[in-house]
Amino acid sequence: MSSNETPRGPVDSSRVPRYAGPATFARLPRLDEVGTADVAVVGVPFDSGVSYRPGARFGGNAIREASRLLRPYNPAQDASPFALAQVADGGDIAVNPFNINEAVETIEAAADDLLGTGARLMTLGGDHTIALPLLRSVAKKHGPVALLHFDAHLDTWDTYFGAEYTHGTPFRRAVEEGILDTSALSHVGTRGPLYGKQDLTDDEKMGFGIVTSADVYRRGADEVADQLRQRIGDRPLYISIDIDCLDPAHAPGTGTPEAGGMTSRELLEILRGLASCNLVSADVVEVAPAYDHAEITSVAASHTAYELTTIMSRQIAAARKDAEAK
Ligand SMILES: N=C(N)NCCCC(=O)O
Ligand SMILES: [Zn+2]
Ligand SMILES: [Zn+2]
Repeated sequence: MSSNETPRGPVDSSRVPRYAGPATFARLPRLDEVGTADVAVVGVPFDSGVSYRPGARFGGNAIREASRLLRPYNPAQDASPFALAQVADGGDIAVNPFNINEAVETIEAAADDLLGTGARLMTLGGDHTIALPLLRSVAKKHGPVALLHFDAHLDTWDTYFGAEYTHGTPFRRAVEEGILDTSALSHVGTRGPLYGKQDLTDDEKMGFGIVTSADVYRRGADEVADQLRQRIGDRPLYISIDIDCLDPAHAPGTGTPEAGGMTSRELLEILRGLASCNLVSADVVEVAPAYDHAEITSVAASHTAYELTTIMSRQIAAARKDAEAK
């Protein structure tokens, strides 16, 4: 979208009932209807990398369905994200469910194409395996990026059954490949049993800091966001959100649930506290609708993607304004 064009926004829910018609994220136009977008919301229906309950391949469409109720003005960030920038739904990346290596390559190539148009990505998973090819693509464009990883799990394990590409291993691979800025890596929401203490020492050696879910509860969302913001500074930032960072009460529909997690309010508040960070792309993964009830998980995921999209739209609009002033 050029600076003098008005973005095409969502279908007006006061004219067309919000439950009518096929679902796109937030009832936004499809990418092929607008040509190019500042933020492309894209689904990755892939869950061949999971170690326990499958079903995250249906996550993207469940989030789109739940997102029908999102409204165009975000009071928490005082912004109308779909008016500030063109946000559009780029549909799904068609990945091979029978060949993980090929799927990882396909995701990277599709992300390259979308980022090459100038769009930022708001990816809806899929299992956490997909973060690796997305990070590869983002790093080709921006260099090694800061990573904020919301998850019950570390996802820096080495291999499962000898497989390198799984939903428990994307961030170890990313560190090995040099695509992360190891001075600004954080897990948030970490909890639950590990294989051994070594998991933590390995993770620390890779450069990660940990904010556990209990830390969030004790210190509060604002203080946690302040600390994260200081660590990230103005580095290009990628945010990867495994919905199992939330307590199973807030996100039952996921493959590897762990008790004692964050509330959806805490997650949304931390994200809002990061609004000034240079968010270059993001994902929300691990929504497995078969284990969900009353769309609890997909509603939480849709609001999470909405906050992330709002952050990106605000930055795009601010950058455009700056460029015009020059
Ligand atoms: N990325 C997610 N959701 N889970 C990783 C858990 C890996 C394990 O089974 O130990
Ligand atoms: Zn997880
Ligand atoms: Zn994960």
